[in-house]
Parts: sequence; structure tokens; C-alpha cells
Amino acid sequence: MAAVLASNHHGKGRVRVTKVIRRGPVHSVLQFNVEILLDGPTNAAFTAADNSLIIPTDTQKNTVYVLAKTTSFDCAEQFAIIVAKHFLATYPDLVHRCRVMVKEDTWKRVRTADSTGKTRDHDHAFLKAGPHYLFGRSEGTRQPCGRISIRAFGGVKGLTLFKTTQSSFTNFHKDNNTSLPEAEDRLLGTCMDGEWEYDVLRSPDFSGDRAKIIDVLVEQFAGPADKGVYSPSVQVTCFQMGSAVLATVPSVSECTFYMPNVHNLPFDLAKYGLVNADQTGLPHIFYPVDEPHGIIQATMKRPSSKL
Ligand SMILES: O=c1[nH]c(=O)c2[nH]c(=O)[nH]c2[nH]1
Repeated sequence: MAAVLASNHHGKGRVRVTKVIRRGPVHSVLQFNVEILLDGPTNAAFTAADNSLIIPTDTQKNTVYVLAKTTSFDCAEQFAIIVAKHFLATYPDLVHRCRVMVKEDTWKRVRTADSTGKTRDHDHAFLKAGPHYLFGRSEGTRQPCGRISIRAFGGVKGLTLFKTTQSSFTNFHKDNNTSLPEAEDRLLGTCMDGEWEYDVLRSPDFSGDRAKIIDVLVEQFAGPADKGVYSPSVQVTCFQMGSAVLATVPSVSECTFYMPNVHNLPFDLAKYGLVNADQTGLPHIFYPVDEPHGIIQATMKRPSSKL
């Protein structure tokens, strides 16, 4: 045998489930895309064709629908915890670790006039938020003493932000390969992915906390509506966004933000006899480039937490 099995897991991905909650005429909708990964004593399934300790991935898929029906939850984080606890509690001999990722499509109520002409949230029609989406993630493990421990995470994928001033990048290291000009006043765009860990001992209010986090991220990036907030680099903005999340949401113990610097480059109009500048003297015609993009990433923790 040329190989030994170093590690393995099995699970089910892209399990899509929609739950409708009807309270009289007012309905709510939760729509998830779930991935489950199970670790257990399954080496023999890979090395000796022994499936006796395998929970079929089909069973895992069915379990998502059964749990959607039989349990109560109002966001991805809660459902991720429910699923992880279920597999660890139901199969003590077959599962020692369960990781669950729940991506959530956010359906916001349509706002429209009702039959009396008053504008209000619609009872049962929804508009999908995006392009970003939120997710909840759990990592459940069985301790040697048999106790189940759960770590809970939340996050956002593709939060797309842009501002047209109050951003600079200067005084960077320069050498023979440098062509980047100093920019005192530039555009700033990102399509960020963020993940944060909840301190489960603080009994987080998952849906309330994550709504606050998204608000804080947007507010920190943008600043006050009239004056904005000055950004000397994506790095500083990233750290300020993380600091604000930790300051505002006590149930978050740490957060990691991946913030691509999505460039908008001034278009060279000189060859068409035009000066690419408006009355401020700054360029105003740009072309957005998705690639390459800068990669700025950081993890922020509370000062007291051990590194
Ligand atoms: O905010 C920035 N950080 C960088 O590290 C960087 N590098 C670069 O070319 N432009 C920028 N902008």
C-alpha cells in the first residue's frame, strides 16, 4: 500500500431549504443553503470498503428538512448550531466532530402602498437583498468527557462598498518596481468577506447582533453622511471596522475581514484630446477592474484575549 489515510470526513453540500412561517396574514421566509461535514471513526470506509459506520450523505440531507420542520430558529447561526448538536447528540459513536455552514438568502419585505393607500411593509411579498449574503457556521465537537462543545460563527460574503473621496494612499515603500503614484484623494471600493466568532457563553442574540454588525461595517466605511470619514489606507479602514464591531457587539470575541481593494483606474482620455478632470481638478472618468485586486486581510480581537 503506497498511502496511509491521514484524515477524512464526509458530508452533504448545497442542501437548499426554505421555511415559511405564517402568523395570520403576516408571513416570514427563511432560505438556507446548508453544508454538513462529519468526522468520525470512518477510516475503514476509505481503506476497507466498510460502510457500516457511515451516516449516508443522503440521510444527512433528509435530516436538514426534518430539523427545519421540527425546530425553531430565525437565522442561519441558530440553524447551524441546531444541526451540529443534532449529529453529535444522535450519533455518539459515529460522529466526534460536526461542522455546519449555513448560507442565508435575505428576503426583505417589499414596501408598498396597502389597499388604503398607506405605504407599509408587505405581508407576504419579498425582495432579495444582495449581492452580499450572510452566513452562520458552527463547529461542534465531543470532548473526551463526552460533553458537546459548540463554537458559533457568523459572517457576510461579498459586502460591496464604494466611496468617491475621503480616501488616500501615500508614503508607501518605493523601489525600482514602483509605478503607483501617491494618491491624496482617490476612489475606494471593496467587496469584503467578514467572519466573526460569537462568545457563546454570552448568549448572543444572533439575528440582532449580526444586523448591528452589518450596520457598523457600513457606517465605519462611510462615516457621517455629510463629512464622511477619512481613510489613509484599506488597512486602517479594515482595523477601524473591526474595532467598531468589537466595541458595539459584546458577544463577538474576534472578527476577520478580507477586504479586496477593488480598483477604479482613471481612463486616459488624452489621446482623444480630452482632459480627464472635472472642476475640482480630479479625474472623473474611471474604468473598474476586478482583477488584479489588492488583498488586505486582518483579524481583530479584544485586547484582553490571548493571542
Ligand atoms: O489602501 C491601500 N493599501 C495597500 O496596501 C495598497 N497597495 C496599493 O497598490 N494600493 C493600496 N491601497
